[in-house]
Amino acid sequence: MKRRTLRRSRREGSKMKGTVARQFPVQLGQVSLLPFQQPSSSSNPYRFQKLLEAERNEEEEQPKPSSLSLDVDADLDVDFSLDEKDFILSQDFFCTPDYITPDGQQISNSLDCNKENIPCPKSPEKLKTVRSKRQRQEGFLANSLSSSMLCNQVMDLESDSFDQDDLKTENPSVVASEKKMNYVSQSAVALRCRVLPPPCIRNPYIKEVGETDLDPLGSRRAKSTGFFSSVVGGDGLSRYHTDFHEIEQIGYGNFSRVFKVLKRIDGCMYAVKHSIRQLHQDTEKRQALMEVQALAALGSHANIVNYYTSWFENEHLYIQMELCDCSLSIKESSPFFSEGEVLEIMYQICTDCSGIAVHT
Ligand SMILES: Nc1ncnc2c1ncn2[C@@H]1O[C@H](COP(=O)(O)OP(=O)(O)OP(=O)(O)O)[C@@H](O)[C@H]1O
Repeated sequence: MKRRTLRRSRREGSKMKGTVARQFPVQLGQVSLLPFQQPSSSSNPYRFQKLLEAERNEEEEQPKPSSLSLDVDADLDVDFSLDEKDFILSQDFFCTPDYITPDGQQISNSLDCNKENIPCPKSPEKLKTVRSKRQRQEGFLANSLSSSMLCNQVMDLESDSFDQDDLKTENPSVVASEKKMNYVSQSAVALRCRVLPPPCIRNPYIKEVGETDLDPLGSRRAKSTGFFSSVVGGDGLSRYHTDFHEIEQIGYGNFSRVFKVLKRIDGCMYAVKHSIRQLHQDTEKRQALMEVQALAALGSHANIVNYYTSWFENEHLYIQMELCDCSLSIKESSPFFSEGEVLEIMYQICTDCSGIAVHT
């Protein structure tokens, strides 16, 4: 009986071993091979301590995230059955996805976002906003500096006490900032050229004008500015066609033509004489201006054509004068003069000469 019971017990034991062996391959698909290679349950705590020691040694050598060590310690405190503990611990040790902490998941997600080129809306924008704010502040400072500089220079222009050389010598800080922003200085120069009045031309027929009354800004005017540049209309508009309506040509000379015109603003008729060809050289302009200066110096006289104004336009000299009813060159009645007409003409010429002598 004892032998039979022993045989039965051996047969049951072999049956049990067979069932355990059947169960392990199923579990191998889920856990590691560690518990299967040493099936003795009595040896598991010893192996687990070895694994813990090895794990601690690795932690001391290479410190790992606190979340991983906490998870391992937490597993040690839990009182599992030996078989379940083997499976769970082995899974805890070698199945890394269970140890990914939420922080780690965020990092991995962010890395994946970077890999997929998905824009992260917050942190890059903060960096950009800080930089852009700095740039805006710098730009604002630069603009404010430029505007303040421009205002200062405009004030200097208004006070009529500036010169580019004077600015450089009087205020070095302004000079330094001016070198950094050349466009400001250029705009100031352009503004200065616009604000400065045109030069005063000496009239050789008038002696009463002194040097200071002639051109008080002559010493402060830029040397690059031409003598006639401010006189020449440079705005692209025709003063002649803007202010006058041309009616007809009433005479011509060797170098000029005379037109009967209607001035738009006052509705009166005038004679405008302008040069035929363009006067490019200053000497040509000076020579043409002699007629204007003579007319201006004579002033108003009964037998002298009144002079009103003159200007340069597109390198042509324009002279606005009184419109005469008739002239010696245009005699419609008869090509010949009677004795009375000749005496009248001689009388007027003598009177004109006496008037000219008085003014000169
Ligand atoms: N103010 C005026 N009113 C009417 N006609 C004028 C006037 N000025 C000139 N003329 C006419 O135009 C003609 C030429 O004018 P003007 O005598 O001034 O030219 P010029 O001096 O001979 O020429 P240039 O100046 O080129 O030598 C005159 O003969 C006259 O008929």
